[in-house]
Amino acid sequence: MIRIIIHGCNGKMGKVITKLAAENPDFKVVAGVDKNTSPLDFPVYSDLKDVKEEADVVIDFSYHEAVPNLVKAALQKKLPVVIATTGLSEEELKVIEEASKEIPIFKSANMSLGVNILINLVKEAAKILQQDFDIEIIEKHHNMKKDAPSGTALMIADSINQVLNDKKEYVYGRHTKTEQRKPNELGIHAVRGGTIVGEHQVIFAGHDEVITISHSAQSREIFGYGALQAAKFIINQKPGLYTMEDLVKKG
Ligand SMILES: NC(=O)c1ccc[n+]([C@@H]2O[C@H](COP(=O)([O-])OP(=O)(O)OC[C@H]3O[C@@H](n4cnc5c(N)ncnc54)[C@H](O)[C@@H]3O)[C@@H](O)[C@H]2O)c1
Ligand SMILES: O=C(O)C1=N[C@H](C(=O)O)CCC1
Repeated sequence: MIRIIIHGCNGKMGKVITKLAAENPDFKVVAGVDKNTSPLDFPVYSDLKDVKEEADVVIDFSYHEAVPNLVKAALQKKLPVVIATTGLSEEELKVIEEASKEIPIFKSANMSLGVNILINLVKEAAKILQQDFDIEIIEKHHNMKKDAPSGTALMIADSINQVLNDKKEYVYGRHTKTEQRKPNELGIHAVRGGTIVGEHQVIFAGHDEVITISHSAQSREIFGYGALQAAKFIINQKPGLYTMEDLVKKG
């Protein structure tokens, strides 16, 4: 049985992880951490360093500013971490990278299998269509989401740039632009409203034709399920920074 600490346990995703773990005998939530310490069926702390329970892994769905402190405490406790939180700054990413030299860390802005398949399809399309098609990404999320654009949209954009030798320059929205789109631009646009779980469309627009590759999340459980799979994977790894690609490769 894998013993989990949920960082961000009182949030929307924290509650999804709690439910999925309760339904699966392979997992047990032994404690939670959240700045909101409302009681749950396990002890809830305001800081990982104060957690007394023994655990195998921390799963984090919280807020970007909380991540460096989480990682430092995980380092002290020598605990593997699954980081799903998005909106991380360059500095926060550096803290994660440094810590991954000493503990195994799994990080993905999207824990669903589907988005990771979409990324493979988008990379292939970008290679084939790079000369004649403009690429734009539209993402849509619920009205409670704090970061924009989504971590997933940025991950998709980075994967396009990876296969196109960094030739794309990201343009976030166009309201300040009064000039024609340049071929090397990659537009990224965020929509927020209602209870949309998460939608990503990658548009390849050519002369008189458009190809759209899209993913629609229909529940938060797909992210929760992926995070539990990531937890199972990361507890057996050496120190390092792992992604969904490593998990998918393993099969
Ligand atoms: N990678 C993925 O697949 C995926 C999927 C869904 C959400 N997310 C990301 O996960 C994060 C959380 O999403 P959510 O919808 O559960 O948000 P939420 O706002 O419902 O929950 C966040 C929780 O973190 C807690 N928190 C905030 N600051 C904290 C701090 N300093 N220390 C401890 N706890 C703190 C909040 O009190 C809250 O309970 C967001 O960054 C979101 O983008 C990622
Ligand atoms: O609900 C959210 O917040 C989500 N955030 C991730 C992102 O920023 O890409 C993944 C989808 C849900």
